[in-house]
Amino acid sequence: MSGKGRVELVAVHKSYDARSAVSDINLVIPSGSYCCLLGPSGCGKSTTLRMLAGHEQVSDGDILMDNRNVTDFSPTQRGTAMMFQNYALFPHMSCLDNVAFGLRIAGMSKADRHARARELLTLVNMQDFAESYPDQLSGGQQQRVALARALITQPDVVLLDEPLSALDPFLRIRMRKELKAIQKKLDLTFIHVTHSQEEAFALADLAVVMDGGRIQQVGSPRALFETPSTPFVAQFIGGHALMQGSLGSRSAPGTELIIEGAPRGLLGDTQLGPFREAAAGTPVSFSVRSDHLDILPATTAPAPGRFLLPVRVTDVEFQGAFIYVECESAGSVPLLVYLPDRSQQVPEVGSEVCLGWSCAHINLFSPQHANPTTEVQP
Ligand SMILES: Nc1ncnc2c1ncn2[C@@H]1O[C@H](COP(=O)(O)OP(=O)(O)OP(=O)(O)O)[C@@H](O)[C@H]1O
Repeated sequence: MSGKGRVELVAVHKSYDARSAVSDINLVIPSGSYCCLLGPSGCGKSTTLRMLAGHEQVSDGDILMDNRNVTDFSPTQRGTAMMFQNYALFPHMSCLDNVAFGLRIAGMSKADRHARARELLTLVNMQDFAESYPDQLSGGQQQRVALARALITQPDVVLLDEPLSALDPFLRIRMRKELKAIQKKLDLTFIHVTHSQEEAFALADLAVVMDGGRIQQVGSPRALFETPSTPFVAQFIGGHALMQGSLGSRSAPGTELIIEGAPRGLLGDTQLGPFREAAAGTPVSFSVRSDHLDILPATTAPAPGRFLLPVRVTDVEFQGAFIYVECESAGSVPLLVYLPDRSQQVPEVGSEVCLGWSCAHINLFSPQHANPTTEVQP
């Protein structure tokens, strides 16, 4: 482990004129981690990346790198390198000169910088294209050269702004594997901006979901998927059904959860979290993973430890490994169910069925999100 490349943002704020673009960002990115900043268009992820790079001034707060306060440092003083969406290769320079460029600026001799550039072209498997020009390369090849160019100054932190978005879907998947492999091999910190949940899940050790200039949730992709902390996060990462209810009476085995039109179920104290002491009648909102919902006959009898919600099937969509079944409950909230394609029980559109799920699969949102109004518009 190099031990370098720890990044910390402390109460970082950015406004353009009077409009706030990023607010109150507090985040620690451990050295050697692959961090993805994820969120819909305009959520402030590129502004955050540009502030880390030093291409944008911070309005308030501090940026620390390896405990140095770099807030007022120039981009070259920070130990970061940036890789842009369009790769920004110089069209009139060969790949070798493009990669060596950062060392030319630093004043290194031609022989030395070319030797180092060849090493990096080999690292990204582009050694045979040293004399080619950018317009002779495919998108994926240009991206590899851009990565080599970013790495040549031996940064501790590599900043990547939508690096895969210009590639076709097949190449995108291949290149993301290569990015991750190089990041692990060199043990550098990568901070990668994307609006794709799939990309962030595939790459990130640490995923940061942003909305409206603020961090909504930070965690491993698995933690985000298992326990999204807000309705926005659950909707943005997808694959969750969102519901509302209220708490009922409390007894020894647990507290009742009341959902309109459904038999009551019980929640244990661990699941209740901040709602442990809440009074009967308190509204709650929660998510259940779409692949944890079962479609059952309308006549299914209630059983302890399970919720049953009568719904009507409004749409059925074939999606390969999964079939998406959209349902509507009495509260007319659309609920998405993922049925494995091998499932024998694909319902008809218009049929009345029950959704069933285990009480243990309920993920309550924190109290300030009990009445969600968030609509995700990626
Ligand atoms: N130079 C600027 N001047 C004024 N406002 C800006 C500037 N750059 C960004 N903004 C505003 O700041 C907010 C955040 O923008 P930012 O580019 O960081 O979002 P983003 O999440 O990266 O979006 P996208 O995915 O579309 O690139 C937006 O409301 C945007 O209009």
